Amino acid sequence: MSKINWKTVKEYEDITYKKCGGVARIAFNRPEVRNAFRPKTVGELFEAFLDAREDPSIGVVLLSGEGPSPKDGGWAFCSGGDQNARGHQGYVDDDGVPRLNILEVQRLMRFMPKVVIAVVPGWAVGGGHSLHVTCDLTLASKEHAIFKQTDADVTSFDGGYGSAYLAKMVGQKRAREIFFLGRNYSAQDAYEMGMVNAVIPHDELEDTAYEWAQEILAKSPTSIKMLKFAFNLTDDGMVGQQVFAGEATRLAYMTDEAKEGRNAFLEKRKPDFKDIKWIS
Ligand SMILES: CC(C)(COP(=O)(O)OP(=O)(O)OC[C@H]1O[C@@H](n2cnc3c(N)ncnc32)[C@H](O)[C@@H]1OP(=O)(O)O)[C@@H](O)C(=O)NCCC(=O)NCCSC(=O)c1cc(O)c2ccccc2c1O
Repeated sequence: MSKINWKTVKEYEDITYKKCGGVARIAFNRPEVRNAFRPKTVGELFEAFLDAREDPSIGVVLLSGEGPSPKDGGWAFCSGGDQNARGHQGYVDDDGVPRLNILEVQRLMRFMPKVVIAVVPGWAVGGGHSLHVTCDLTLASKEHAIFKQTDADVTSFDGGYGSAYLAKMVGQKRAREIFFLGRNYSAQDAYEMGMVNAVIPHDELEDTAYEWAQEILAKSPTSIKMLKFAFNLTDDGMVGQQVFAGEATRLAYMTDEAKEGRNAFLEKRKPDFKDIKWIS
C-alpha cells in the first residue's frame, strides 16, 4: 500500500492526473489495450503536462501507466498509438482530423523546465517506448517491464527522440538492433544498455519514483532546470540554444543592470550602466 497521498487534479477519460508534495503524476488509463493512445488520450496528456509545467509548486512529473488490465492482469506503461484509431494519414478521433500529436507531447516533456520520470510498470512499446526514451529518467518494474520497438512492424518511424536520441543513450549498434529486430528486452536488459536508471521491485515502483522525485526536489530548482536544458542543448540544435538562452535571459532579468535598463526606458531617460562591473 503506497504512503503517497495523491490528490486528483482533474478527472479525464483516458488518463489519470494527480499531484502530491511537489510531484505531478500523469498516467495512461487504458489498461485493456496496454495503455495505447488515441488522439483523445494525447489531448488529455498535453493538457495535464501543460498544467504541470505552469504550476510553480511542481518540480517533477512522473509519467506512468495504470493497471493491471481487467481483462488479463497484464501491466503496461504504453503500447504506442492505438492501431484501431489509425487512419490513412494519422490517428483519427470523432472530429476526423488525422493527428500525430504525440510528438507535441514529446516536445513539451523535453522542453519543460522540470524533471520528467518515466515510471514503467509493464510494456513500453512503439510510441510508448519513444516516450520513455524522451523522459529525463526511467525507472522500471523488475517483474513486468518489457521494452520493445515495433515501429518497423507497423510501418511507423520515430525519427527523432525515439531513435536518434536513443542511439546517443545506448549506442548506435544497440539502437539499430532495438529498431531493426523489434525484440523484447527486460528491465535488467534495458538497465544494462543504459536506457533505464534503476530496476525496482514492482510493488515498490511508485514509492521509489516518488522518493527519487523528493531527492530532486531537495536540490536547487535553478540548477536542475539549467542542467536539464544544458543536457538537451547539444542534441536540440537552435531550439536547444533558444530554450537554454531563454532561462539565461530570465537570470539576467534579475540583475540590477536589467532593472536599470527597464527603469530607464519607463522613465524616458538614457540607461546608466557605469556602476555595473564587468565580471570575468
Ligand atoms: C504491447 C504488446 C506487445 C502486448 O502484448 P500482449 O501479448 O501482452 O497483449 P495483447 O497483444 O494481447 O494486447 C492486449 C490487448 O491490447 C490491445 N492492444 C495492445 N496494443 C495496442 C495498440 N497499440 N493499439 C490497439 N490495441 C492494442 C490488443 O489488441 C489486445 O486487445 P484484445 O481486444 O485482443 O484483448 C502487443 O499488444 C503489441 O505489440 N501491441 C502493438 C504495439 C504497437 O505496434 N504499437 C504501435 C507502434 S507505432 C506508434 O506507436 C508510433 C510510432 C511512431 O514512430 C510515431 C511517430 C510519430 C507519431 C506517432 C507515432 C506512433 O504513434
